[in-house]
Amino acid sequence: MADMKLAVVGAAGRMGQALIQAISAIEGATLAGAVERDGSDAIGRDAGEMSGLGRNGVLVTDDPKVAFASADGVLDFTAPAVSVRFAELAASSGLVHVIGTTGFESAQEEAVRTASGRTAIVKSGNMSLGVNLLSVLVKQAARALDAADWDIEVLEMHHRHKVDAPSGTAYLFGEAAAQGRGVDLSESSVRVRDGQTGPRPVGSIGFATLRGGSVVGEHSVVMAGEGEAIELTHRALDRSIFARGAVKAALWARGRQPGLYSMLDVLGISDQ
Ligand SMILES: NC(=O)C1=CN([C@@H]2O[C@H](COP(=O)(O)OP(=O)(O)OC[C@H]3O[C@@H](n4cnc5c(N)ncnc54)[C@H](OP(=O)(O)O)[C@@H]3O)[C@@H](O)[C@H]2O)C=CC1
Ligand SMILES: O=C(O)C1=N[C@H](C(=O)O)C[C@H](O)C1
Repeated sequence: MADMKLAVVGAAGRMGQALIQAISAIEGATLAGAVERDGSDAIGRDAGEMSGLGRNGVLVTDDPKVAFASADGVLDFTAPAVSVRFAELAASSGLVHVIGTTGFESAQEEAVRTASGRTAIVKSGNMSLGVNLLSVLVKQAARALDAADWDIEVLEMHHRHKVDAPSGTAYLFGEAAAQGRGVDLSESSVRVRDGQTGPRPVGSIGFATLRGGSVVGEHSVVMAGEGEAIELTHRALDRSIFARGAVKAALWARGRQPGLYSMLDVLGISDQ
């Protein structure tokens, strides 16, 4: 089969550059286009050179239609409103859309779901193998531990540039814990604490957010009982883990039926 041609949107971003590097390293994938926002300094630059690879002849454009015209799939780590627009465009062109963007409002989630009626979309708050495997373990542990006796807290730390909180990964772990307990996360989560909060509500799933420096991404799910605590931790040491996962997701989704898929689907990891 011919290589899958991929367009990277948000090409000059931290993940955009990691994606361009991953595409060049993974067999079966080729960079077909690189898109940045209108007015970006990156427009017209060579995408390979910009990503530290040396020239590859793909020039960064602000016109997604041009970049998508020769692509089979789109890799998108940008911002929620931007990803919603690209979901519409990718669906109308029949392109696989891999969305790593985090921080969606529920109406934006719904717009992505609607677009997935027309093309295959893989969307995940974390594209790494390690986080997705850990989410299965979190779900199992939450199922095994009685919510009346065990408190669940999700801690995360990221670099100072991150604009959304809690992280997409923190929600992914919170959702896994909620599913393990058979509860609705939106009804049991405590996302912020400040001042006279009163005692911890029994059965709640708490979130705590740290920001600083260049931390790529650290997450711990703490399960605290009387006299003992369990911590399940993932540390991202390099953005290449997310980028490789995204390219793998695009290759997996090629030729699939329209639908909204997760990295658990891509990796074939059961979350039962
Ligand atoms: N699911 C996962 O595994 C991971 C998800 N993420 C998520 O990915 C997203 C991006 O993260 P990161 O790379 O660190 O952020 P960056 O800000 O470094 O990159 C985002 C890029 O998108 C560009 N952009 C903005 N608007 C448009 C547009 N209309 N068209 C094309 N490009 C546009 C930005 O340009 P400009 O700066 O000029 O506005 C920027 O270059 C975040 O939501 C983050 O949480 C990150 C890592 C892993
Ligand atoms: O913004 C980031 O950098 C990251 N975002 C994702 C998230 O919100 O969980 C994934 C990863 O942790 C890095």
